[in-house]
Amino acid sequence: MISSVPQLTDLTKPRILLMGPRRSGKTSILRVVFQKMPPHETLFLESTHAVDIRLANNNPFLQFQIWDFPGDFFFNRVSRNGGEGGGGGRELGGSMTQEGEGEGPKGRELLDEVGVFGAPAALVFVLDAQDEPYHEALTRLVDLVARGQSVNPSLHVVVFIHKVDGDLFLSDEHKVDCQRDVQHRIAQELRDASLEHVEVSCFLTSIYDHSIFEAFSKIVQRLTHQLPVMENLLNYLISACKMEKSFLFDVVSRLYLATDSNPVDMQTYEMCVDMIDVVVDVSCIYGVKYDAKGEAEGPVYDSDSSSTIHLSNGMVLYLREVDE
Ligand SMILES: Nc1nc2c(ncn2[C@@H]2O[C@H](COP(=O)(O)OP(=O)(O)OP(=O)(O)O)[C@@H](O)[C@H]2O)c(=O)[nH]1
Repeated sequence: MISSVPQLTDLTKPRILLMGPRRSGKTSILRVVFQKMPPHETLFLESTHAVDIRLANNNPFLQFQIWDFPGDFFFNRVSRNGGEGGGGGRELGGSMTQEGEGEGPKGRELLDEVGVFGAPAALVFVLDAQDEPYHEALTRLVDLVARGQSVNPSLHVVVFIHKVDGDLFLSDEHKVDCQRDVQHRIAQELRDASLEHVEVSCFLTSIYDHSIFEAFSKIVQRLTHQLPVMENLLNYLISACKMEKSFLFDVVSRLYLATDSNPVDMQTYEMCVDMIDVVVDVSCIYGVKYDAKGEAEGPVYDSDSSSTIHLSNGMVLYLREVDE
């Protein structure tokens, strides 16, 4: 369930701030992950002209705001007390769209660093891997990190090395080389800006496979206070039930909210997502009803060795037995 957010002042929900150059894929990610848009339909998306804020509210553990920034967003030069702030750059951002309403004067607010970073947040910088050289984009990233850190030292910084698909990225080796190169350059730029203490996580992503869901899952987990407890519970579960791996999924978005401490491999994750799709499809045909939030009515247990348990609030627990 994703809806527009009526005001900027809601500090109770953590924020995921999607930033990065124009056409790098920010809106596509939002649409594919949270609004089930088929990836090829993103080809027809128009550029974002004002900050678009949405609320993801699928279940008690998945509640956050997603801010989609225009590629050429600059912080407003007018500071909170009304004077000239240290923002620099053109005054571009500062308006907020609401679904179906466009930018009405009611939605307008000045967006300075405090307005953007002054709450628990993850900065997700989307870098188009097919758009080398990245120099300009990385300079922009470091500028954002510096601004974010000055307001919110616990800001999570994540870089999506995005669009690693198609003919350009056929081999895994090429992807790994690209990631290594970008990480190296980011570290260098951060050192030059005396920001080497900032931890930046990089993910290779594409909307054409599950990588974007895996990466987004990790971000959501970082913003979830209950994560250590959930991980512990899943650890107990797999050891008590002799399971190989367990995930706690949000059915609607297919993001996993927690997993046990065994390593995650992409194939298992993909298999689980496919299985959820099958279970949802079959359940729809054979009588388990789902409401608009994807919640099953009552718990359902499969007798198969790979079991799926529907919990309340649209989450699914996936269990896989250890092969004897
Ligand atoms: N090959 C490939 N193309 C992608 C991917 N993600 C997005 N795109 C394409 O990139 C183009 C730009 O996507 P948008 O989502 O509009 O980019 P944006 O960053 O929101 O752009 P602005 O609003 O201008 O800042 C579209 O044609 C998408 O189809 C991806 O993972 N792989």
